[in-house]
Amino acid sequence: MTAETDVRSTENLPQQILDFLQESNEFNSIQLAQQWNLDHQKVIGAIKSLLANEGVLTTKDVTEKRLELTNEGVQFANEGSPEYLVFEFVGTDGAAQADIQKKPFGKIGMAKAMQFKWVSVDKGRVVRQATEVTDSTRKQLESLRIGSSDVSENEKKELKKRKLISEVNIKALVVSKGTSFTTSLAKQEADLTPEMIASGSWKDMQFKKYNFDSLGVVPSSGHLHPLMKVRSEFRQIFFSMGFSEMATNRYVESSFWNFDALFQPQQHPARDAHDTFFVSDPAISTKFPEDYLERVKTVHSKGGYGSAGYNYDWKIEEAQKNVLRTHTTAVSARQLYQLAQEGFRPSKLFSIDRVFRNETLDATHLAEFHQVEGVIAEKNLSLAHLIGIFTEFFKKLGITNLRFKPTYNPYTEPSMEIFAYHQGLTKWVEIGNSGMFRPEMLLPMGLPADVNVAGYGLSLERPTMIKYGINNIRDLFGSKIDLNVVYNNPICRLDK
Ligand SMILES: N[C@@H](Cc1ccccc1)C(=O)O
Repeated sequence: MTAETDVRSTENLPQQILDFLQESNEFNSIQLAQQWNLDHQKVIGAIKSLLANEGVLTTKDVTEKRLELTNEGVQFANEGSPEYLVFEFVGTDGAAQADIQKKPFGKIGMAKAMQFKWVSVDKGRVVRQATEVTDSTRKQLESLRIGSSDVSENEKKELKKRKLISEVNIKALVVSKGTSFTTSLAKQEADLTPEMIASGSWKDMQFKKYNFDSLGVVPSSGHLHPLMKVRSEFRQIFFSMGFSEMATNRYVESSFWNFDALFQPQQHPARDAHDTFFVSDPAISTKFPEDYLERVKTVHSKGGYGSAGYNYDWKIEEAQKNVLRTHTTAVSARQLYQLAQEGFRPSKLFSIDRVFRNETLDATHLAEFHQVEGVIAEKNLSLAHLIGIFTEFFKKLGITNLRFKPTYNPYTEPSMEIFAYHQGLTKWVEIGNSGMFRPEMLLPMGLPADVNVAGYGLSLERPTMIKYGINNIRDLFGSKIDLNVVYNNPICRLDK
């Protein structure tokens, strides 16, 4: 096991390879790696870098079989074979067979040590039969590990049978001199500099080829934007309460789903261009479920389902107008309609995504923000359940001091705003809006009359500002965001 090893430094490996090839005319990358005691991949890397110089090398792909130690083989090479460990354990005094069996090496070790006649058993006691033994299994494994050839074919066969080594195929290169072989390569420039361009010297220079296969530098750690961080917390809370996520993949929505389906009259001030962004291209949507559209039209203009309606002339043109969705309740409306079509089943749904409002921008208002929306559809559901859900939901967020205030939404009755006490600001702040969806909205969809649906909407930005002590919403969202907020906030760091 005293094979000569020539430990090369990997510095300037390409040059060393050229010099070696000058003498030897041809070599196999695996054999060279073994001879120089280098990682094979390093040698391959150096050869590949030389291939960037046309004609210097010729290479041929070959597949070589090589013996590698299995995990168990590595363990035996490091710690000794089980049979040897048994022999050692037995010692000159002998040992109880039961004690040996308890050892991790006991079972296999006993069998082998008996087979080799190193030990024998007499009435449950194991004694040495040989005075001195050599752990040749370990020696052979150690030899094979460093690629030495002093292990016989029979020994290899035995090691394979014991699953201590296995044959693996390794892709190697047979390298010979190319048509323009040289040992003195022109220096290759990595960068084209302004000076080279100005002097024209670039014309005589050789440039390094781009290596499109090289991997990028691994960043030391990643960062989550505070908003995304809080979003993932909200998602986890919803999941832990048994909610499933709704698909929110559209920002452009028809007025029909954003307003009409939600029993929001066409003259409602929220539909004004001062509050809503209308989309000019495509300006209208035309595909709606026909029967449902008729029922929505009727309930708005004439009433029905126990409601007097709004008693006005409902116009399809108004419903067709495309808008940037003003709330994620448009997503909920589509989903509830879908649920009615599929046949009602109790459901808890949520969505978190962007919404858009034509607001005057200030420290707490942006024209786009995120909404966190929850919907619960179930029989015999009341406002009391909704309050219960909030108490649980906000407890998970760390907010326990809640107050509720009656409010008005065209699509819910009763409706309530949710307030939380903000310690820092020493006041109650509104954190969301909610309610029980109206029959005028649910029944035209085809949901059964005894099904109640509770819903709520929160802003994602507000709780994030409260949690992270951010005073201006523009520090949190939009083009002016200071990345240092993200980098320096330890809560945003995603350690590896
Ligand atoms: N859509 C409401 C929130 C809400 C959702 C569901 C039911 C009731 C209210 C808003 O934007 O404020």
